Amino acid sequence: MVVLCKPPTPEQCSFSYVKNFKTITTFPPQICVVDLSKPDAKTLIVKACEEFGFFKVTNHGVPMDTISKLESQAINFFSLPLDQKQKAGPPNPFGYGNKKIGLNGDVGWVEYLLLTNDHDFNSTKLSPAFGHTLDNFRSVTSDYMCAVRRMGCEILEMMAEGLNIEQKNAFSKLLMDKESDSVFRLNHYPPCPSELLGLNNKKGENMVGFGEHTDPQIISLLRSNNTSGLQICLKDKTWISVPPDQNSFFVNVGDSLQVMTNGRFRSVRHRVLANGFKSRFSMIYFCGPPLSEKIAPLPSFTKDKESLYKEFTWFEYKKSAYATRLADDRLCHFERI
Ligand SMILES: C=C1C[C@]23C[C@@]1(O)CC[C@H]2[C@@]12CC[C@H](O)[C@@](C)(C(=O)O1)[C@H]2[C@@H]3C(=O)O
Ligand SMILES: O=C(O)CCC(=O)C(=O)O
Ligand SMILES: [Fe+2]
Repeated sequence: MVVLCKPPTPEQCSFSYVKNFKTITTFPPQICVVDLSKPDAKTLIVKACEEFGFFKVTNHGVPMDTISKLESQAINFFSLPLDQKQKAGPPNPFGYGNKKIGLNGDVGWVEYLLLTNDHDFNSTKLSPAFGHTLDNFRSVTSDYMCAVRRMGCEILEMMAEGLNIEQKNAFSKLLMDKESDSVFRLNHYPPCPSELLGLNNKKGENMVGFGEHTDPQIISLLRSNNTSGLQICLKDKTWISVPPDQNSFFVNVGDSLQVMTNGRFRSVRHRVLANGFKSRFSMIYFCGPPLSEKIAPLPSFTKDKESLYKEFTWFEYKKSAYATRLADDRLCHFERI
């Protein structure tokens, strides 16, 4: 197939690139795989959250049909002409976004749709883009979110059990709460024109799809198609590529869980590199607590170790996080000195 590409515009030139010499791809991959149906799942989850803040989940219980229906809706949406998609934007934070991520100057080789709650579907923003398919989109999104939230609760309960926390629902209750401030994101990373990728490969650099960051919430539940790009940062600061697996979910520990476990679990730094050939589609459910929820280390984590963090509400953290750039350390403002 011949790909015709235009010269980069000034806007494209301001994309970020990363040096990839520090990236290692190990075989077999170092990623922890947790089969949720196995009795050792709790122990493995705890180990993975301590070491990586990241793991892959199989036997997750989210029906493949539910996933495929949403994926086709996403593909249809992202295939629309740009001006039609832009009617669903700008992301404030709900809505369609293209290249610009957040409000503070981050740019990536990505377009996305952010959904914050059910009311988003009643807004006049989505109907010009989705037209008569909006009801179907709402219904497949809602089925997907329900199934993924259920899996999220199961994982959070296993975490609490694995950590020997008395209250099995210590984490999951935040997600079950009807006020839970969760966010849902559909990302599309189009194939990056060879002109942009090639230029930089010579220098051993890669175009960034979604810049490095940690997720602010409790956990994030990520599913993608079979296109690579996702990388995680290890404790020793090396980056490893996560082999894609469209039949599994990936779980990221977010900043809030790092705080609730008083630093025992680490929120994982991750990023997505652009791909020269294939589109990457990902759907991520960010499990957030209610806005008024006080976030602080749970008592069982402060028996033998002083609290590393000041108490804050999720509203306070979110407000502060949204004023930062993607790569910033957002937790440092809440550390006890
Ligand atoms: C640059 C930003 C985008 C982001 C808000 C922020 O100011 C810093 C955190 C970013 C992040 C990362 C995880 C999720 O994708 C996200 C929706 C979130 O909750 O925090 C994004 C925010 C965004 O894209 O609006
Ligand atoms: O698209 C992906 O695979 C990851 C994106 C991500 O980390 C995010 O949206 O926060
Ligand atoms: Fe993320």
